[in-house]
Amino acid sequence: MFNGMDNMFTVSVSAPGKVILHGEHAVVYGKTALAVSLGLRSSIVVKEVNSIKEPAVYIHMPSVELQETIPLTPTIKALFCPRLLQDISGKFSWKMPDKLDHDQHLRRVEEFLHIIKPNFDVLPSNQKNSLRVFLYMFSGIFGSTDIRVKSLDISIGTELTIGAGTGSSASFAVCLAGALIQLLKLKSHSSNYDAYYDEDFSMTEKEIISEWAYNGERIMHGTPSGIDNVSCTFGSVVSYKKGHKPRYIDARLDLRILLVDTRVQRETRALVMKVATVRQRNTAAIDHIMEACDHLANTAIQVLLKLSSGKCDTDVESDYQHLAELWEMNHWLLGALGVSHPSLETIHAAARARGLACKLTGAGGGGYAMVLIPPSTPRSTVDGLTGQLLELGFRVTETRLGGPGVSLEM
Ligand SMILES: Nc1ncnc2c1ncn2[C@@H]1O[C@H](COP(=O)(O)OP(=O)(O)OP(=O)(O)O)[C@@H](O)[C@H]1O
Ligand SMILES: C[C@@](O)(CCO)CC(=O)[O-]
Repeated sequence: MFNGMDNMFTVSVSAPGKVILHGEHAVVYGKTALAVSLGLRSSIVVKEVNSIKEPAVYIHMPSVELQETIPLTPTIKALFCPRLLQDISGKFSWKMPDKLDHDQHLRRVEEFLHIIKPNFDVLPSNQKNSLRVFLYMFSGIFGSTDIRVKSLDISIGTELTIGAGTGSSASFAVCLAGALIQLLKLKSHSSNYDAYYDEDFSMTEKEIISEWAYNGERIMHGTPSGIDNVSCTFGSVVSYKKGHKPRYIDARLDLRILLVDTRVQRETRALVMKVATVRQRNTAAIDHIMEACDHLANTAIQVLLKLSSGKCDTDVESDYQHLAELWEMNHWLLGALGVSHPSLETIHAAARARGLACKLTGAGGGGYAMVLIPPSTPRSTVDGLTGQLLELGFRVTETRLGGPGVSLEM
């Protein structure tokens, strides 16, 4: 949107969360993991505004209970003109986030936050991370241009549960990078902005958004694999193997699922350790399980590609049956690794009793299960299962897998 009277732009962007379809735990041992975009999304609105006092960025992040006003002039002075990595000569551009001197830029952000917020250290870590990522990206992107920045009002919300393994951090970082880049694009073409207003992100722009989001993930996670930022940027399916770049698979998918939250808290790190301990005593057996998980993930890629090619109903039905088989096998293999949980088994049994496939997703030990709903499933089956799971105290969301990645909202 453009308010011609005041020369003010508004940008709205959304991005999905993600779930792991196959390969959780096995990925730690060098096997293939598949992530798929989730129908639950984060969204951001960035508005240029007239500030009443000094120019500022007004931040509203209700999901982490954060409202903040960041003074603009000191931000520009302290953080703009980010530098390239030491061994590269030239000037940094927002188009090459992988060449930014990440550690140095983050250090400047950290110092600046301590100056404008002397109590920064005592804030909850999710608020600290959200502020770090915002300032890092805002100054990294706008600070490498000579575009005059105005006061901004920024609101970020999400349908995702934060810290539950559904990629809220990547979804947040992708939205932020997408909105800032779109605003930059509009401001740099302000004489001809309507040509750019409703044009969605190009593949090249998505690559850049994903790389900025990866840098954001480094701030929030330390050493992310990169699978989440690629999945939340491009949507659809992403395959990943340790030591390789995540590979986007261009499959047009729309899988219906029930996403079931056990409400059982778990710690990913502890579950990864548990598998490592079992493996120490049973190396060959565990390695065979990991190898089997790898086969399931690779077969799933083929089935998903077949499903996305748009064929007659009988083929679709048999592809769904094949997917269901893969989900079931993967669930039992994860159980054999010792990462299931009584709550996950209750959900699994309820789905099986209605003929539906179910698997835990992510680290296990609680967290989420997913139930696959093929198109031929009667509504009464889905409603019956949902009612039963709700009565048992689980949280149930009917949603979709494989939808679009980062998108402009009109
Ligand atoms: N809507 C949002 N507004 C502001 N910050 C957000 C939002 N969503 C996520 N974040 C940031 O992302 C962090 C959550 O990252 P965390 O890795 O704990 O969870 P996750 O991304 O949901 O899980 P996983 O990475 O295992 O899928 C929060 O602490 C916060 O800093
Ligand atoms: C269990 C695990 O494979 C996925 C957690 O979402 C851990 C990891 O890959 O870091």
